Order: sequence, then structure tokens, then C-alpha cells
Amino acid sequence: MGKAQKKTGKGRLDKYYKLAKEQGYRARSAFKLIQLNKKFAFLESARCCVDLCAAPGGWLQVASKYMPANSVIIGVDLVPIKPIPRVVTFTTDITTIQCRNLIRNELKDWKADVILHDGAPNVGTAWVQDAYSQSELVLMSLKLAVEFLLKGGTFVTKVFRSADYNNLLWVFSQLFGKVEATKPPSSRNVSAEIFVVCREFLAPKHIDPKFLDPKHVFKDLTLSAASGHDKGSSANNAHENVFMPEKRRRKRDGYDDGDLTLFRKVAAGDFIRSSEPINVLGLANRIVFESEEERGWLGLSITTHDIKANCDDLKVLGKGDFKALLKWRLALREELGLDVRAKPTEELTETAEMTEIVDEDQQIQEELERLKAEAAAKAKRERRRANEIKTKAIQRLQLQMTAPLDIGLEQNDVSLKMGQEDIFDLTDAQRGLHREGSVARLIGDEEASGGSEGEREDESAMVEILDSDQERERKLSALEVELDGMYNAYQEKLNERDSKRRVKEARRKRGLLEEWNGIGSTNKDTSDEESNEDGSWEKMEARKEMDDDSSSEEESNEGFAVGQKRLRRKPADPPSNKKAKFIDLYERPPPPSRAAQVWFSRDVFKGLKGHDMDEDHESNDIELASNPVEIQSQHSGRESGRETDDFETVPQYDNGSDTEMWDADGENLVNEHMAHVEKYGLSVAEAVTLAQQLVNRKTTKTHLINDGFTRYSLNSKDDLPIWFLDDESKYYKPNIPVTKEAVVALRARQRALDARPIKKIAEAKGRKKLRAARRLEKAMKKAETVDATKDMTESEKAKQIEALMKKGASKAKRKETKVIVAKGGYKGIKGRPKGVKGRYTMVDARMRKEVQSRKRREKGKRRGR
Ligand SMILES: C[S@@+](CC[C@H](N)C(=O)[O-])C[C@H]1O[C@@H](n2cnc3c(N)ncnc32)[C@H](O)[C@@H]1O
Repeated sequence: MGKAQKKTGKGRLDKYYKLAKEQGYRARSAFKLIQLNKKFAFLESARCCVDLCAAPGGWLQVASKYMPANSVIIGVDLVPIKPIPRVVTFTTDITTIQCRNLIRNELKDWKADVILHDGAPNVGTAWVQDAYSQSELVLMSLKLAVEFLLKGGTFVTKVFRSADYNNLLWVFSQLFGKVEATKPPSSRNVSAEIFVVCREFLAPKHIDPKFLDPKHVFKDLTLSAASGHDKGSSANNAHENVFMPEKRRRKRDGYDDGDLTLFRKVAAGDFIRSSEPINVLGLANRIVFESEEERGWLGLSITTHDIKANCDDLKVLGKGDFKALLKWRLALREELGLDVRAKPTEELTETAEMTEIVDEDQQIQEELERLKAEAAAKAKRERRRANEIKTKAIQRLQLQMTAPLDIGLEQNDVSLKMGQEDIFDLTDAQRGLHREGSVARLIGDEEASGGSEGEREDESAMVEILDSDQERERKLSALEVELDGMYNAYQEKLNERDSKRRVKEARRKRGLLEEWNGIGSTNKDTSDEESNEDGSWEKMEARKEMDDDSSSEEESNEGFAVGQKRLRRKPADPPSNKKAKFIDLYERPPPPSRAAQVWFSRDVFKGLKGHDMDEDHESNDIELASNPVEIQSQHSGRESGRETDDFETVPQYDNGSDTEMWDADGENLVNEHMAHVEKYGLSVAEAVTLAQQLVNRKTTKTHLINDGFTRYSLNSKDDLPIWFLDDESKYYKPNIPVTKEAVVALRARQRALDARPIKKIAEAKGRKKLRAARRLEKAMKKAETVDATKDMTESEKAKQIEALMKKGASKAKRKETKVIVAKGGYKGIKGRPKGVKGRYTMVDARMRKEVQSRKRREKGKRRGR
């Protein structure tokens, strides 16, 4: 694959795609297994194979083809796999115990010779699944492999080059005799995927559970290499992670990998004493007052009722609430003597005047020195941070975990943070803010070297002391600025994600008919193929590439990392200018992370926009002015953003208001659905499947209604946080099967619609126009008559003419003719019956019945045709 691949959708129809189509494989990824097997030959001798994450079934087809007849092949995936001869499939999550039990039941006492894993977390499929990273999925598959693999067996897995890569390899090497990482030619160069073939399973009698625990395996490997005793190799790190979890190492950025606990409590004391309060707020769900001392704080006047309520559920707080909590923390720290508030300067000066006569110049000099020392300490602190990030980046580079260009960008990479965006991620935003300043130095100020140990000690002392009111104010406003930055970043991310979701939805609807067959019979829908065969990672990669290529407008709001690229691209900038830009970037409200924006753009924050955000928000508006699209979406909300997008708009139900969001029964939605169905008929394969089942008497209405009452419908929504309900409404849905017949029916309807003669439509339109022109002509004639009348005032004429023209311009209503059944005295009598207004026609009862039965017969004939 020497040539660079095209980035367009068509460009992705490479030779393996075509080959897969030709040879009847459901996904081009089938060739990855073919090539791996060609190199390691593990399928030919295998009698039993389990494919984890197997949909749409490309690998299963290969296994079925290459393995001996009568061998057992099992495929598992979150999504159903269309039947393949000789293959048993299960639809379940490989990380669950249910999956293990299903495989166990199927295999009984057997063990597998080969376990395959080609999984990639499905972004957007389920909230909880999103939280799993690729590496964790690999570890979960390894967990199944060690249980079901025969001694000497082979485990093939897909891993991505990331910080966890080496840790995974190390774990594999502990369990298998031979471990080899390879990238088959059919794996796209743009994809970070690598396949690891682990052979000769050692089948140890006892396997340390830590080997399979993401918490232990994926701990940080940044520092030991940096400290010098293990440069370039991560094996020792992994060793330490697995065997010495008690050793305190620095946390990875972001959430602990493998820490899947969704609810976290934090002691109030920890929050108050923490040097990273925003981090604490970002990670925890609740602040608790459990110790004696903490309970005492509840009685303080500064701990108002609001503060207590805020501590109770951090996940539903708005920006103002967070500010209040941070202020409370500062106040409490002063109360506890953790922060020393220095006496006002004037007071000091006065005392000095009383005790001794101090030279005024000397006083100024001292003050200046104090300020200078303060500034120097701050600068040291920043330098140290910059240095840490630089070391980390270089070390990653050494470990070949990142390309040089990725330095500083990695944390902004959506693909590396899949699934975390919904979780409250202030930490991430804060990290981003620090990094932005630091990375600026990494590029623009190479000579800025790190501080010594001594400096670090200085710094920790500095952190604890607030020198003056001014300092305190500055601290507070810095926190506020940080929060604002995070809010903007979250909002940006939400917008971005929302637009991606809409594009995806639009594509899905368009490609609904093609989706059914994996690689469909047409070339049209490449995106489906993509999603089937390469999982979400490649999609992310591809999107990243497209983002790179896309307009600079997008870049302007991509956060500092992208801005940094732009700076690099402008060598013409004089150095001083460049420095000024960095300083500017550092002092301005820092460009926010997207995660922060997503968080703050939820509905709970809507009310805050006008009040809490006031000036900050305005300034953000100005900053964003370079991007008209952004501005529009900011000012007119999500819905209007949709209108401006350059793709087919999928009808969306307005969920702008809270009442809609809390519409527990979804009545509005149902009504709108019903209206849509009445107007356009069934347009979704699931619905057609159910309708066909009804018609063919395979199910009954009662059955369907009963089926509607599932675990999805009966969950109580009381007291659940909004973010949770929001996510549940998106992802926690029943999986309704779709039949091929339904898809065929839908296709047929689409074809019929397409085939509707254009000529007839044009004729009907022409007739309509003609009628309208006649009506207008008639109205004009009448108007002329009115105008010619002499015994009317001008205003009367004007009124009448206006009414006539209005009537002429509007569509003529069809006059309804009432059918009156002549009964009793009216039978045979001519004349208007009593109480009947407008047009009517008199019929006798017999005639009406005859007409009705004739119509029924005609209708029946038409259906029978
Ligand atoms: C790249 S595709 C596999 C393609 C497959 N090897 C083939 O050749 O057809 C990745 C699959 O992983 C599945 N997957 C992701 N997370 C999973 C999980 N937790 N449990 C089961 N399957 C999962 C997805 O549904 C997706 O079908």
C-alpha cells in the first residue's frame, strides 16, 4: 500500500473491499484473518474456535472455510450475526458473565484451540460500553481466552498503539510461549490497529487475577521511564503495576482505566484540603461529611443550605453552584487556617510607623521584592509543569506510542477518550488548561527548563499561603475563568458530537435499506461497510484526518492544540509576536476543552447562560467570532444549528424544553411518530417487520402490547440524574429484530415511489395552477364591477375588492355535499329538510346501501389484483 489512500468515502473502497465482495465475505476484515492465518497457520489444525466480537461475521466465514469440517465455531457479538453454516452465534456483551455462561454451555467440557478477538468499542451504542476502552476490551477477551483456551492454543487479538499497548504485550508474554505483534497488509495504514498473535498458551494452574484486571494492568507508565531506570521499556512498569499496586505512582491523566465505578463519594475533608479542587469536583458524585470534624463544618454559617444541597449531588450542579462550592472551600480553608490571609498592607505600614520610622524608599523596595519573589515562584511552578509535560511527551515518543505531531494533541483526541465525554469531566478540562499553557512553552520556549527539587518544595509552600486579599481574589477569579473555559469547551464538544450524531443518523436513515446485508449489493453505502468492518477506531481516525483537511474555521475552535499547529504553519510571524501570542493565550480565558463544553451545555445549565455567564459569555462570543457557524449555533441553539448544516436534515423532535425531556411517557414523541406514520407510512424496517408479523398472524396485537412492557419501559425515572436519563433515552432501547422480508418490502415501496410517473405529477400541478389562475381572473372581473359601481364609497369598494382578491388567491374549498337519507315524511318529497345547511343530496336508505356495497366490491377487486 505504497500510495496514499484517498480520504473520501469512495477512496475507502480499496482492493480488499472489492475482493471481499467478490468472494462473498461480509467484511473486508476477513482478509486480515486470512493473512494472519497464512503467516501463523492456526486455523487448519483447530477443532474449536471462539470469535469474540464477530459481527458481521467475516472472521467466522474465514474460520468456517479454513477449519476442518465438523469443527466447532462460536461467534459472539453485541449485534446479531446473520447465520453462517456450521457456526453457532450469540448476541451478547463479551464483558458480561452471561457471555461466559453461554460459551461454557455450548462448549461443555471442551476447550478451544483458537480464540479470536477483533473487537472495537462501539461508540454511541451503549453508554456503559463506551466507557470501556479498546484495551479494556482486549483484556476482557483475554479473560475469556484464559478460561476457554486449550494448553498450547492460540489467541489472536487486535490492539491499538496507545499507552496501554506495552502493558498488554507484557501480560500476554506472561501467559503465552510466543507473542508476536503484526500488521497484516489488509489493515489500513491509517489505522492504529495491530494484531497480536499469542501462541502456545501456557495454561498456568493459577493466574494472578491482577493480570486480567484493567486497574492494575493499565496504570501509568510515564514516570519510571522518565526517571531513568527503565528508559524505553515498559515491561518493568507493567510489572510494577501488576505486582506493586500499593506503591503510589502518579495517576494517569483522566479517569483510572478500568475503574468502572460510576458513583464516587469524596470526603469533604479531601475536597477542602485538596490542591486540585476542580479535579475532585470533576471526579466525584457527592461530597460527604462523615468524620467528626467534617460534621462540625455543617454547623458553620458559611456552610449554607445551598452548599449542603450542592454537595449532595455534584452531577446536577450548574456553573454557579460550582463557583459557590469553590468559594466555600476557600472560606473554610481560611477558617481552618490552611490559607493564611495576610494582614492588609496599610495596617502593616501603620504599625511600622508607630514602632519605628522607616524610610519610605526602603518600604517600596521591600514591597517590590516581595512581589518579585511571588512572580518568580509562580514562574517556577509553570516551568515545572511545562517540563513535566515535555518529559512525558518525549518519553511517549521514545516508547513509540505517539507520533511527534501528536504531542500535546493526544488529550484532545476524541478517539482516545471515547465514552468519557458524557461523564462529568472537569478534570479533563483542567488538564487541558494546564497543558495549553505548558505546551506553548514546549514549542515556543524551548529553553524553559524544569525547576529543581528545591524549587518544587518552594512551590508547595507557596501554594498553601495566600499572601493578600488581592491574591485571594486572583485565585477566585482564576478558578472562575477556568470554569468558564471548561463550559465553553464542553459546549463546543457537544455541538460537535451532536452534529456528528446527526450526520450519522442521516446516513443511517439513508443507508437503512443497504445496511441489512453487511457489504450490500450496491457500492453506495461505504459508511456502513466501514462501521461493520473496522469498528469505531478507524472511523475516528478517518474523521480525524478529515478534520485536519477541513476548513480553518473548524480549527479556530479546536482548542489550543490545533491553534498550535496553525502557529507552526506561520513561520513569517516574528518571534516576538509569537511570544506575545503565547502570553496572550495564557492570560486570556484559556481555550476550553470539548469535554467541558459537553458537560455545561446540558439542559440544566441553560438557565445559567443569561445570568451566571454574563461577561464571560460575552467575551467568549467575541473570541468565537471567527467562526460564523459556531456563532450561529451558539445564538440560535441546537435546532437552528441543524438548519444550517450541509446535509439532509433528519426530522428531530424538539427536546429543547425541560418538559419534553421529562415527558416520561414519551407521549409527544409517540404522537409525532403516529402523525408521521399516517402521512408517510412505515419507514423503518423494525416497524415493517412487526406489521408483517401482525398481518401473517405470527403475532397478535395483545402480544405486541405485552412485549412493549419490558425492562426498558418499566424503569422508574424518579430521582435519577438528568444526564443518566438523557443517556438512557438514547441507548437503553430494546433490540427489535428485522426480517429480510421487511427490508425487501421497504425497498419495493421506495422503488414504487421512485417510479411514480413524473408526467402525471406535472399534469396535476398544471391543473392546479390553471384552477388558481381562473379563480384569480374571476375575482378580478368581480373587482372591476365593484369598482365601476357608483353608489359605494371608496373605502367600501376597497374593502370589498380586498375580500374578493383574498378569496381569489386562496385555494377554493371543495364544497361538501351532505348525504341525507330520506325518511318518513321526507320520502319522495322535494325541498330542503329541516336543520340541513349547505349542499345536500337526498337519497333513500336502499340507494345508500347499494352505493356502499358497490364501493366495497370495487375496493376488494383492486386489492385482489
Ligand atoms: C471490527 S468489528 C468485528 C469484525 C469481525 N471480525 C468480522 O470480520 O466481521 C468489531 C465488533 O466488535 C463488537 N463489539 C464491540 N464491543 C463489544 C462487546 N463488548 N461485546 C461484544 N462485541 C463487541 C462490535 O459490535 C463490532 O461488531
